[in-house]
Amino acid sequence: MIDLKTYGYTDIEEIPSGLLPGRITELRRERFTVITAQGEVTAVLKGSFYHSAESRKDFPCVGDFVLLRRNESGDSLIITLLPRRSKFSRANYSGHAAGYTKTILEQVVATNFDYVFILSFLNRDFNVTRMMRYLTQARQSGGQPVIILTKADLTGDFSLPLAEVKQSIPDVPVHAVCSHNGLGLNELDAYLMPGRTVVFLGMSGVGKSSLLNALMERKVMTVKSIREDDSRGRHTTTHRQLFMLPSGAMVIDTPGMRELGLFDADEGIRAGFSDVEERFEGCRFHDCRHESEPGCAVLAALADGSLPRERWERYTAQQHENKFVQDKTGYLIHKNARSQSIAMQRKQTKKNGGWKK
Ligand SMILES: Nc1nc2c(ncn2[C@@H]2O[C@H](COP(=O)(O)OP(=O)(O)OP(=O)(O)O)[C@@H](O)[C@H]2O)c(=O)[nH]1
Ligand SMILES: [Zn+2]
Repeated sequence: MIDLKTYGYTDIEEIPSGLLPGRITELRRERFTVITAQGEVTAVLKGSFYHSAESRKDFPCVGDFVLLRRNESGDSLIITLLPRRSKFSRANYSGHAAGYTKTILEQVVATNFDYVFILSFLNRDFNVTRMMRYLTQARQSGGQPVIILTKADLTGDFSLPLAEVKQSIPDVPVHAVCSHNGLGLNELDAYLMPGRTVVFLGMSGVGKSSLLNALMERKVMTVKSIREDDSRGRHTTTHRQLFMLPSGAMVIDTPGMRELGLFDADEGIRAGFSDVEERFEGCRFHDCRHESEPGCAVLAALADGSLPRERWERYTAQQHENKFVQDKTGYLIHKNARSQSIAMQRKQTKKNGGWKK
């Protein structure tokens, strides 16, 4: 027997007979993995979820507590979604792709977490505005925000930037950590208590997989350089999305959660490189690519040294990374839209008595 309370479950008043409570640890296509007192089971949704759900936000996702009817010989059936105490969701445009509805649907990507770790890297493009936006998102989610400054080993003396963050955001705890050498990780023990659940929010490359690996004390995610071009190859070690840490706390890491971290990469670059982008106004052609065009203000500034070459290279490297991030987001959204429009068509086909119109 597994005590579901170790998974953060709190007793509900009455469980209808024949039903078993559980927590969703994984979601692949339309099949769920659910941990219950009787062990792990795979489950699908009861048909009425598809017929009566007001919107996609009523669909169970990773982190949800549910009641299911156990099936010893096949997929169990998820009957009820239990109330959520926190959630992250994102707009989902798949309805448009399927031509199914004109409204933008809310898709829930993680639920029932206690803490939102906002990961940020303290390099020169660090910006408090972006952090504030993550904070707003975190507070709206119902989770408690904690700021984690990553890659402490690369920043040298941390005390000044740390003090700056603490001053601008006095009411949120801040911790500096290094996932490679373990520095500062013990400060996180206070949050990583048995039964507690954490989600990570932060831009691509900030070190989410590395932190998860460090906390898992073993490698569960494949960490790759963010310049790596193959997004499909990532995270191939396991598809599990709710991780039980050795401490007894859990981390939810879903693709949807990762997408939330990408929303303002463009803006982040703009804020960090205004000195570079201001020069574009001096170019003769408004669509100048700053490569070999006549009258290019960037090339002139590089030639006379008023724009240091390293600064320019850093900017173009960031732009390149950002494009990669956007492509990856686009890829994920497209992929979701496709699989969901297939699901919707299937549902429509079912409604039409098994015949496609
Ligand atoms: N020096 C140093 N490098 C780190 C640390 N944590 C992560 N990195 C490096 O930063 C890069 C990105 O790390 P990931 O953990 O893959 O970042 P992520 O946030 O999971 O990225 P996405 O999967 O794109 O969302 C890798 O090259 C890591 O090795 C750290 O504490 N110190
Ligand atoms: Zn130019």
